[in-house]
Amino acid sequence: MGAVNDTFDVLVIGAGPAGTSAALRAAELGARVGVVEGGSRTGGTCVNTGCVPTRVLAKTARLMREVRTADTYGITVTEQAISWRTTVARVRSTVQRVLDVKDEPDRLAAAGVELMLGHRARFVGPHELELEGSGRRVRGESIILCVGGHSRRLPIPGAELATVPEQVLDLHEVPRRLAVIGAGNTGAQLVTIFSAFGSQVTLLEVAPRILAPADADVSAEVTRAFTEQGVRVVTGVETVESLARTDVGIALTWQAGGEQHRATFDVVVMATGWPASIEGLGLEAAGVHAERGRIPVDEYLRTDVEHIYVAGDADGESMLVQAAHSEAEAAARNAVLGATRRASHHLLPSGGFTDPDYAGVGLTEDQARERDRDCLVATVPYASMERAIIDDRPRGFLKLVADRRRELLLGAHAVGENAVEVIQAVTTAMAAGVDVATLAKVEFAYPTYSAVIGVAARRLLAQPATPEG
Ligand SMILES: Cc1cc2nc3c(=O)[nH]c(=O)nc-3n(C[C@H](O)[C@H](O)[C@H](O)COP(=O)(O)OP(=O)(O)OC[C@H]3O[C@@H](n4cnc5c(N)ncnc54)[C@H](O)[C@@H]3O)c2cc1C
Ligand SMILES: NC(=O)c1ccc[n+]([C@@H]2O[C@H](COP(=O)([O-])OP(=O)(O)OC[C@H]3O[C@@H](n4cnc5c(N)ncnc54)[C@H](O)[C@@H]3O)[C@@H](O)[C@H]2O)c1
Repeated sequence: MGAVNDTFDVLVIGAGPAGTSAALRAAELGARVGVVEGGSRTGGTCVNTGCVPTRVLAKTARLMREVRTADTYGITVTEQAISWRTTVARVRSTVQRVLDVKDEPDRLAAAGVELMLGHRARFVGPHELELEGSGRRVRGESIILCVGGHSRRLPIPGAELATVPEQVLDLHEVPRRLAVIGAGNTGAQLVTIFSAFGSQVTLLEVAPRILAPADADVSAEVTRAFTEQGVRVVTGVETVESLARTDVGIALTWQAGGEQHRATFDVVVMATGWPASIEGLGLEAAGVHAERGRIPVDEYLRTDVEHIYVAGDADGESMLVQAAHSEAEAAARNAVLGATRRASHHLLPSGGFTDPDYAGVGLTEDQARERDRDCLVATVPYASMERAIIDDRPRGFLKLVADRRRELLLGAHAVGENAVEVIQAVTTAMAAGVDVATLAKVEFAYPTYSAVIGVAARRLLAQPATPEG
């Protein structure tokens, strides 16, 4: 065993959104900080294989849709075929441009943080890590695990034949017949992308509905849209049994409604979950326990070993960039100044770029009614909004959920064009403590999608407040 040859106040493992934020914050607080990243570049899942590539593909899907309807505006477009090779090249060049703009290695260096790229870290003791490849040992007085997660193959026969989301860009062509297993945010977005590119898509989900954590009406509306677009949506699947190579493709077998089903596809994508990347991390050498694909933490983001924290996807809480940033901020502060900052996931807006888009913040209607069945709800269809009519995007709605005195906004959920931006605007109002009456008075530029917020707030106000029970 080599000797520990470098010591840091805070050692961060992983340079995705959580790791970079944690390192910069810890350095700002005066700590000597090192970051170990196993990949050859910073950015993590988000920039390299997740949000950024998916968003470029979503834009491509949107362009495809616009091209297909361009003739209704008098524009003749004859060629509607997609060149997958060009699309992939576009995704890769965009990822590079984002990396260039973020310029994280230079920002870390400027903050005095040592970035150790291209080495996976493995615990060899509670404070010590060994860097794969170099054998270098580093020590951290505090350690923040920002190792993120990765896709999961179902433990079934033939699972190796499946494509996982990180491999989608490696496909040789757009599949003619595609099965997507798992209708979370990843699966749903892949459905829209490949459906727009011309694949015949089947979506299989074990939960009773797609996008299960979303508001039930959001899930229903996206399901309707998928079905109208020709996607076969199968929810309540009992089990996916196997994949097998045949002469004509990959035969996929599943159980639903008490019966066995079988269909053949060119590609089967498994988007069935996102466990923490703890393989080979040597958590046992540090005494940190992991369970069910995550590293549990307390309210201060500490593991069961006091000086070891977790931020980002690896703790299995809200797996979003915005959550990674806020957890990183709290973990860095706690690591440097002592554990006083609680992680808060209050007001975490999120959404996905399907067609139509969907988004939400705060309590769903069902969650709000569980707390108080007399909470108030106003839903405004996009079809009643002029901007949506002008753009011929009438599908969708905004739903606002408020307390029974119609003062506090408890949640907001939307489907439709620009849903994520609309929900962001509501989130800003909620964060500022704006009450429903004030929101109802805000002027919205004409014609905008966000004007739906004012209409929904006025509808909430028009309802009689329910007296306290
Ligand atoms: C397809 C897809 C689309 C998404 N789209 C969105 C979106 O639109 N909006 C949104 O908010 N979120 C989105 N997400 C989620 C988002 O990508 C994650 O929440 C975010 O990347 C989490 O950041 P992180 O830093 O915790 O982990 P990651 O980004 O996964 O970074 C972890 C880093 O740790 C490194 N690492 C792991 N183990 C070790 C080790 N032992 N030693 C050294 N380094 C190690 C990895 O190489 C990686 O660089 C998407 C996810 C996917 C899969
Ligand atoms: N736009 C975004 O913000 C965005 C996009 C992608 C991912 N993410 C985040 O990344 C994380 C991972 O997302 P994800 O969608 O990859 O995973 P997920 O865990 O959110 O969803 C996996 C889905 O697969 C289903 N599933 C599991 N086993 C199955 C089986 N045997 N058969 C059929 N269905 C099965 C689950 O019920 C679930 O709906 C999430 O936290 C997500 O919020 C965010």
